[in-house]
Amino acid sequence: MTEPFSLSVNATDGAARTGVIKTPRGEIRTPAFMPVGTAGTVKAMLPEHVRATGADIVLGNTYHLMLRPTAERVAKLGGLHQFMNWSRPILTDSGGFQVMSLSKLRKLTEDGVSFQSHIDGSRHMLTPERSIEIQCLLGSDIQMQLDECPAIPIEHDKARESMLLSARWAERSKRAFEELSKPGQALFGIVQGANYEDLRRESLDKLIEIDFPGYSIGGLAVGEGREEMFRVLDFTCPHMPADKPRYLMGVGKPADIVGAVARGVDMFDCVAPTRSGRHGQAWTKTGAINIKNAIFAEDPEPLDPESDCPASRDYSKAYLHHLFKAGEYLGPMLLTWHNLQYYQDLMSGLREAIASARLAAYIENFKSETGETLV
Ligand SMILES: CNc1nc2cc3c(=O)[nH]c(N)nc3c(CCN)c2[nH]1
Repeated sequence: MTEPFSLSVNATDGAARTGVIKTPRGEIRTPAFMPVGTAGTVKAMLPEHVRATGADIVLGNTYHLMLRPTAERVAKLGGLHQFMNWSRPILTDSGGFQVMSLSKLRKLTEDGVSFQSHIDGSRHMLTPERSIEIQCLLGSDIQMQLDECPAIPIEHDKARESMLLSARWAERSKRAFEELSKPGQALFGIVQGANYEDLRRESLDKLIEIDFPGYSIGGLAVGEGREEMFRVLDFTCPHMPADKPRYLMGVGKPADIVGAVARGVDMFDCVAPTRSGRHGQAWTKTGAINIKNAIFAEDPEPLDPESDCPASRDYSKAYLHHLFKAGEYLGPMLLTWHNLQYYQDLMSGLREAIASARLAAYIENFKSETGETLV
């Protein structure tokens, strides 16, 4: 019998929770960080090394994969897990956010969003139904409704209009999902409402009415700043079902994640560790450094000598500095690997701190070691 999708919370510490999401393809320890594998690859990483960092789940993107190589071709080749050689859970985003941030000549209507591919200019249409069809063709374990993510600031009535559209798309996404999905797969509703408490509440009430096995918090990490993001979490998380996963989309820097975990968020995804790794930024226990800085040119120490991760332990900063200066592929590969390990160590540290009811001490230590204020 396929394990149904479920979250079991093992411990709480204030608003924070730690637990396990069971899926047919494996368990996800929460709080969880999901490396972004947009076009069917976590850039510059072998899947076995992504797993070695401790990742239980990776993220894929409907927008990119529908354009290239197309969802139909991935399905013909056995689905995304087989295609990218990752047998564990995959979460896919629904495409709306990427259409608005990447495509050209977009037209948003009640039915969906039509757009021109940023790759070859071909025209496409994403509706709630088509997005679910694509995510099912990919074989995604955790799927997202099609939604609209407005910018912040936005006037209240425009934010409500957008939130109500996303709520209607939530309904349509669920109906399509019920038709097309396989047992054990899950569809998350996405809470919108910008930074308005009444709209966030109205969005959540509508989604709970429709009923989902998990809820994403959308519409944040769009330039509102950490303090405003935390303020929205403060009035949104407490009203989210306590027994279902809460996924804060697109977040974030380490300090964002620490603050959001303390407010009750369970799942995260962000391009920060991979994208910044490719450009020479490395996170360390005492904060972020840029390896291209001349001060590292003769630094014989690795990024983290105590780490189990080869990228963190077996290569000097001088060597990494050289690789980036020389434009060698190995530079971005090693720094990506190191950053993903740093993020997974952060998540396991948070999980252990919550399990032993010492999250406050963990956060104080994080603040003093990194110099982060966490607002
Ligand atoms: C980087 N900041 C950020 N904010 C997001 C909001 C949404 C959002 O409101 N909806 C959806 N579907 N995705 C979002 C994403 C993409 C997550 N991989 C976001 N990323």
